[in-house]
Order: sequence, then C-alpha cells, then structure tokens
Amino acid sequence: MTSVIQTQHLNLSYGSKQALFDVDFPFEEKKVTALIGPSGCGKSTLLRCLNRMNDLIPSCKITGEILFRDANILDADPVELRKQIGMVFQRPNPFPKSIYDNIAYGPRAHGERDSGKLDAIVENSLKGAALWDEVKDRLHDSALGLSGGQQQRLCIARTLAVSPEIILMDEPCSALDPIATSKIETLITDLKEKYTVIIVTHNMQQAARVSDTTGFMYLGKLVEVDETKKIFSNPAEELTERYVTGRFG
Ligand SMILES: Nc1ncnc2c1ncn2[C@@H]1O[C@H](COP(=O)(O)OP(=O)(O)OP(=O)(O)O)[C@@H](O)[C@H]1O
Repeated sequence: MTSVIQTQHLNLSYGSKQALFDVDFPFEEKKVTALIGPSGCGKSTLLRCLNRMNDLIPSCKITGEILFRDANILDADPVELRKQIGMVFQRPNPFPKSIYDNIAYGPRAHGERDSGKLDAIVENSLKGAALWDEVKDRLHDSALGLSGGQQQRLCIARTLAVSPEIILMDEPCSALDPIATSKIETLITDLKEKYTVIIVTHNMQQAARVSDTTGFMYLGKLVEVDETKKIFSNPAEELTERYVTGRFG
C-alpha cells in the first residue's frame, strides 16, 4: 500500500483536554478512507490536522508528525498546504458571489489572471464535481440560488479548482436530502480516480458504500484501520465489532 499522507505518534490537546492520543494513520493514495466512531472521538480533529485547520484554534497543541510525501506538514506553509489538501465542510458554504467567481476565487488568489485559463478551470472543476450540465447556462448567477446539494457540489468544485491532491470531507452530506446525498456519494467514488479522499461520516452505511478503507476511532485513539469490507464484516477488535453492529456501550 502507498500512503500519500500519514500521521505518526500524533497527539493533540485543546488546552488541558487531550483529544488525540498517539494516532498512527496511513492514508492510502487515490482511495477513499472513512473515519468513523462515536460523537466526540476525535474524527473531525484528526481530519482538521491534515490541512492545519487546527492552527486557527489558539489553545490547540500538537505533537508528533504528519508526513505528506515524506515532509512533515507541521513545518509547511499552511496556505500552500491547503492548496494541495482541500477541505469540504458539513454545511455548504459558497461565497455570496456568482457560480463562476466562487470557482475562480482560489486560482485568482494564487495569481491566475488569464481569462481563458480561468474559463477552462471553471468548466473543468464544475465537470469534475458533476455540476457543469446543471449550471453551464447560469455561471454568472449567484451561487446562493443553487439547491443545498448543488451548493455542496459547488464547494467540491471550488476545492478542485486549485488542483489538490487530497480532498478532506467533514460530514459532507449531513445537511442534504437522500437524492443529493446519493449524488455526492457517486461523485466521491468518481473523485478517487484522480484524488485521495478522506471523509468523516456518522453514517456507517455511507462509510460502507463509499470507502475502500475505514478507520474506527474511540476516545481519541485509532482503534483499528483496515479494508472497509473487513471492518464491517470481520474487524480485529471487539470494540469495533460492537460499534459497527450497533451494540455499543
Ligand atoms: N475547538 C475546540 N476546543 C476545545 N475542545 C474541542 C474543540 N474541538 C473539539 N473539541 C473536543 O475534542 C474532542 C473531539 O472532538 P471532535 O469534534 O474531533 O470529535 P468528532 O468525533 O468529530 O465528533 P462529532 O462526531 O460529534 O463531530 C471532543 O471532546 C470535543 O469536545
């Protein structure tokens, strides 16, 4: 297995509260990895470490290493890093701008001024997020006029626009109806042809449907990580088995 990013002895505390304990997690390249576990076990905290989003929390202290192509991201420039490792949040959060400007925002911020290149980036990103056909005739309308599911695909397209290697998703379907959820799930499966996807989900059926690898976390520790099929049918740890079969606690 080739891991594109891996945590080594990762510990994280918010003030005096430790939220991650010695997490060693290898994330496989061009696969979908799901993080599952009960509320408060540290899934989002771990995900946020991977593109240094926790830097924004003053009380947060991290020790250990996160190796991205063998360099420790804890020593990297966070702005450059977030270009390579993008994030999609629980609630769609388009900017109050046109569909076009939402997608062009990142490339412009990184210095792209050529309108032909920007047009191509907008088209390819929207195609990559399976939204192009629905919006190609209204690229200059406000993104806030899109449905929730379309807004979430727009946010995915916005992430794709800066050509990331890794896409982090924190419960990307939790605010969406079943049809919009199913479109995002299909999209996630398509995305792994080109990208590594790491998704936090509360929904175990979703983890089973979309991911190749699943990590089960409990009380800030990684209990086990393995092929999704194995985690859901024959996990190594009894705690995992109790969680995935709903016999927890
Ligand atoms: N900004 C913060 N400041 C202080 N404590 C925090 C902060 N963010 C998270 N925590 C704490 O860290 C622990 C892990 O939280 P985290 O959100 O990572 O868990 P989670 O597994 O993603 O939970 P959920 O499934 O409910 O979203 C929890 O005890 C939480 O209260």
